[in-house]
Amino acid sequence: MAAHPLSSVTVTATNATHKLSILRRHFCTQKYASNPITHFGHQHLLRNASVNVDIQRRLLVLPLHVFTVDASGHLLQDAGASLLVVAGAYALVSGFDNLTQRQIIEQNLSRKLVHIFSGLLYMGCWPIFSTSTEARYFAALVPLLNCLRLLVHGFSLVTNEDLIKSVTREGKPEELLKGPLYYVLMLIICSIFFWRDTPIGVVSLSMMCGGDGIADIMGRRFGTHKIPYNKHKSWVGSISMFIVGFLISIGLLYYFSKFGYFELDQVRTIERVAVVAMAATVVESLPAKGGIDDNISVPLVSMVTAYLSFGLQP
Ligand SMILES: Nc1ccn([C@@H]2O[C@H](COP(=O)(O)OP(=O)(O)OP(=O)(O)O)[C@@H](O)[C@H]2O)c(=O)n1
Ligand SMILES: C/C(=C\CO)CCC[C@H](C)CCC[C@H](C)CCCC(C)C
Repeated sequence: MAAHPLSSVTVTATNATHKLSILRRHFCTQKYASNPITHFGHQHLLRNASVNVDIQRRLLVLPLHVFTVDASGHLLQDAGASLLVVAGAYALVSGFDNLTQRQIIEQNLSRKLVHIFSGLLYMGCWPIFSTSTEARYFAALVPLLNCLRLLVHGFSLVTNEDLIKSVTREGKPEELLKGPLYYVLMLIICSIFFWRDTPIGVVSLSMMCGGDGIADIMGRRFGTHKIPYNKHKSWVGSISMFIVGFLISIGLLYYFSKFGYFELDQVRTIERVAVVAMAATVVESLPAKGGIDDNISVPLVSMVTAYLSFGLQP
């Protein structure tokens, strides 16, 4: 039979009362028992002590246990949320592998769709985590587990064709140790340092997932006009990145503000997000960037620009 939720409160409150009665006994015998003058005071203090016990129990002990019940509630909620998101991540990767196997979509499109949807859906799940300070760590467990999964498969300690087919370009396990690994590392960093109460992580991940992802999809299909300083990238790709990254950022900021995580001034937010989207787009369009992957350069530049324009408190 399930225990009554308040039973733990009662037990701990009884323990606290017991501890207070020991303190009361100690207080009476040690300090006042041998002094006849203070003995009167002792009775008085004893009476006061029992009143204090009651007040303490009401003011301190009970809220303390409400906190204990809250903490275990948060723990359960966060553990459940992590499990749900882990299952979601597994389903997403398997789902795209299935579509690739059945040749409904080609491998590169699958990789880019996983790139777009995994991070955006991951952020979309942040509100199901509790309001506790540890919630962000529970959320970060999901990309952390995926990070370990990428390491294990990337070093070919275990072979999983599903994962390789849905997230790599050429089907080589070592590819998992580049773009996909940097990607999940950025999800971890943003979850821990820029959780849902600041726009910085939301905007940076929107640019990495939505913006950079769409640049590839649109650029490969319609990118005939190349950027003057980079013959591998096109105007269509970069303009799509700016527009889609901007719109997804605004959409997610609106979503998080509806949950009350922050309040934003509309006009200033639009201006600031436009600045971040522009900085991320320019960095993505640069040639090679000394071998730095877009999954590192785009979110890092977005984080710095968002930090400078939003600050830590929006
Ligand atoms: N601004 C952009 C970005 C990308 N592309 C198109 O998308 C392709 C892939 O771009 P990108 O993702 O930067 O290339 P890689 O680094 O090779 O791939 P990935 O980062 O996905 O591993 C480019 O060759 C180009 O056709 C584009 O036209 N314009
Ligand atoms: C192909 C990728 C990057 C290359 O540019 C992305 C790889 C992503 C993963 C291996 C899976 C990551 C899953 C997320 C951490 C959680 C998604 C949860 C959600 C509910 C679907």
